[in-house]
Amino acid sequence: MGVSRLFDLNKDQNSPNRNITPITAELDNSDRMTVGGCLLSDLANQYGTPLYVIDEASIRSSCRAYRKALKQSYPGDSFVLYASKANSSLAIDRIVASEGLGIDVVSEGELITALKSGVAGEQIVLHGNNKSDKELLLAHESNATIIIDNQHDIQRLDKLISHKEGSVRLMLRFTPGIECHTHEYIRTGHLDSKFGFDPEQVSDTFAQLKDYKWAKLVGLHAHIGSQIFELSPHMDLVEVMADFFLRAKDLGHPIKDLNIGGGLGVKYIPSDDPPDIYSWVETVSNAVIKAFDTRNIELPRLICEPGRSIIATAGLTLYRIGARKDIPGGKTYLSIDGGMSDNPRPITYQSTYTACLVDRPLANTDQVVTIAGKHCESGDILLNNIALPTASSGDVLGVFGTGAYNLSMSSNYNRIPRPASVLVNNAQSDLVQVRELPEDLLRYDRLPDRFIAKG
Ligand SMILES: Cc1ncc(COP(=O)(O)O)c(C=O)c1O
Ligand SMILES: N[C@@H](CCCC[NH3+])C(=O)O
Repeated sequence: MGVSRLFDLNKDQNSPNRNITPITAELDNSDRMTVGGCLLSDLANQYGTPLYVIDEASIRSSCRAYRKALKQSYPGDSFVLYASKANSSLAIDRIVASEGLGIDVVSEGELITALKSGVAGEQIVLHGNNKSDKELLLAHESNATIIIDNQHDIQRLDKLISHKEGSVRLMLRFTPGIECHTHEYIRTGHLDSKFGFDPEQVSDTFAQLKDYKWAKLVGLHAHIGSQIFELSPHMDLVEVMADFFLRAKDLGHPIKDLNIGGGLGVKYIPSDDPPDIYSWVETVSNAVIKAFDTRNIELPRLICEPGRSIIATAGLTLYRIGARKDIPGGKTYLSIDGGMSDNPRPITYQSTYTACLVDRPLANTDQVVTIAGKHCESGDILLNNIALPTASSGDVLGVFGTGAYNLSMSSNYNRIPRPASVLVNNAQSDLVQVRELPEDLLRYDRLPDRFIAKG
């Protein structure tokens, strides 16, 4: 039927979002696949499956691409924040921070992780459309910037910190009314989105913020969505943002930061063709330069918040193939030892992936199979109708592009423990998240005393 196309693809070392596999993916002398110098089937044997594998070099390469591209194409100050919702852990926050990125967090958990990984509060921004008092206070105490999303944020902050010394740096998030081609669940720029102030409320909010001595408005924020392949929506976004930036200045806020969010897409399957990081950055930089020149305003500090394009293609998941079902005249199912609990994206967004048998990635593909998860849901299908070499129970399947929004969106559905996560680099592997055990799940259960027989 053919040969796996994974290795036919030109690897773009500078922009990992354009590769399906991590940039260090290679074949050993026996044509088995390695990543970060580690043989994938050895990792499966050593750490068990399912296993998230993350390639450190790919993450670093994406971080460097964003920073280098901004240096090349934008004459003003700039800053890159890693959207840690994509994959938040001590090790990953530490890696991206060591590359000079800040961290975007949306919860107490992500905030604590960033702080504990050693990131300075000044390098963190807190998002959220319903922040708790605890989140707001912790962000304030750690000197993070808070993105105000609605009036609730302003009222809570006034209550919590107006009696304290000093001020808090704020960016105001608004919905820019820009649509983009991506799944409706991950579009955020349209006017009826739950995120941010409506454009009609922005000017009044600028005026209102002048009344609070604790409020220091430093910038504007908008984010239009995720897994975007077009460049024009971000160009349109910059125009809308520049108008509001000017308005804020006219109303007496000396703001400097223009945070255009994240959203650059990645390649999950061979037909995906996202722009590379350099083109994306150059396009938004030129749009900002033009928009600010036209309005005769000093260039802002340009901030972007990529998540997926930093880490999706740095990751893959290893599974072991188990049961096989051949339906006479119909599909062949191969079942794996994970599924929608470790990767909920196919069932949530009908997302597509590429996979191969990691010890035979170049073998002739002679069957079309559907890869089924082990959960009690018919929709728990990770890949539909993919060509593979004949596979046997015990073979290790690698599913690529799972570095973003997999572990971070995982669940314990069917009381299935979360997989371990291992970081690979220069032929070394390090466990960065320990595999959960069924007993771990019981830790949170309580049997009411009255259920326990007395005497
Ligand atoms: C506010 C905000 N910033 C940044 C991101 C990161 O987006 P992406 O992973 O598409 O780069 C998201 C997620 O879509 C987001 O909601
Ligand atoms: N969770 C989404 C991305 C949404 C990002 C958050 N605004 C995905 O897996 O594609």
